[in-house]
Amino acid sequence: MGIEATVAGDSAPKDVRTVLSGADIDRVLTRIAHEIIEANKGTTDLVLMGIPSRGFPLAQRLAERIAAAEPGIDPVAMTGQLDVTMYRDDLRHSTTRTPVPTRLPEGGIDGKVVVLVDDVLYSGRTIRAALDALADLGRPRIVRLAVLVDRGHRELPIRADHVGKNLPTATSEKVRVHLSETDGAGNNEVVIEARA
Ligand SMILES: O=P(O)(O)OC[C@H]1O[C@H](OP(=O)(O)OP(=O)(O)O)[C@H](O)[C@@H]1O
Ligand SMILES: O=c1cc[nH]c(=O)[nH]1
Repeated sequence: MGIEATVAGDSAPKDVRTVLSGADIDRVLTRIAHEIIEANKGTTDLVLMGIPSRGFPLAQRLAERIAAAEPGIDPVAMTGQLDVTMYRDDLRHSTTRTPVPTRLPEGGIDGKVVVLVDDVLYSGRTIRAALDALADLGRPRIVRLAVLVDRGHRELPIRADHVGKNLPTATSEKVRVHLSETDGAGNNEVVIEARA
C-alpha cells in the first residue's frame, strides 16, 4: 500500500511504502543478535563496529540484545563507531560529507571478531571503504557484516552475513531507515520511496 507524501527538502511527490515497522525492526535485531552469538559460538572477542550515521545506533541496539542474552557482557565495551568518509571511492564526486569520530571499543580490534553494522547494503562501496578503514586500525581475526536491509544492486563482491530483510528494489527507488536515535523520538521504520 503506497501513500503520497512530500519528503522534507524535496518538493517532488513520492510514493512512500513502509516495509518494516518499529516492532519489525525490534524483532529483526533480536534475531540478528542471536545469529551473531551463534556464529561466534558465544561472545568471546566479539566487537560490533557501527558505520555512521545509522549503523552505530543499530550496533548499540544489537549489543544490548547480545548482553541481554549473555549475562556479564558490557554492551558499551563491545561497541565502536567506524567512520569511513576518507576511505570512500566517491569522495571527489559526491556532496560534502563531514567525518565523524571513529571510536574503538576499549579492547581494540586486533585479533577480534569484528561485526560491521550498517543500516542499508546497496552497491557495497560503503563496506569496501569500511574494510579499508578497519585495516588502518588493526588486524581483526574475522570480519563479518550485519545489515538491517539488503536492497541488492551490488557493484562489488561483498555480501552480508546477517541480514534483517532482503528487499528487492528498483534502482530508481530509495530505502530510508528512520531510527529514534538519529531521526527523533518514536521515529522507527524502514520505508521505500519511489517517484509517484
Ligand atoms: O552500499 P552503498 O551503496 O554504499 O550504500 C549503503 C550506504 O548508504 C547509506 O549511507 P549514506 O552514504 O547515505 O550516509 P548516511 O548513513 O549518513 O545516511 C547507508 O547508510 C549505507 O551506509
Ligand atoms: O536506497 C538506499 C541506497 C543507499 N543507501 C541508503 O540508505 N538507501
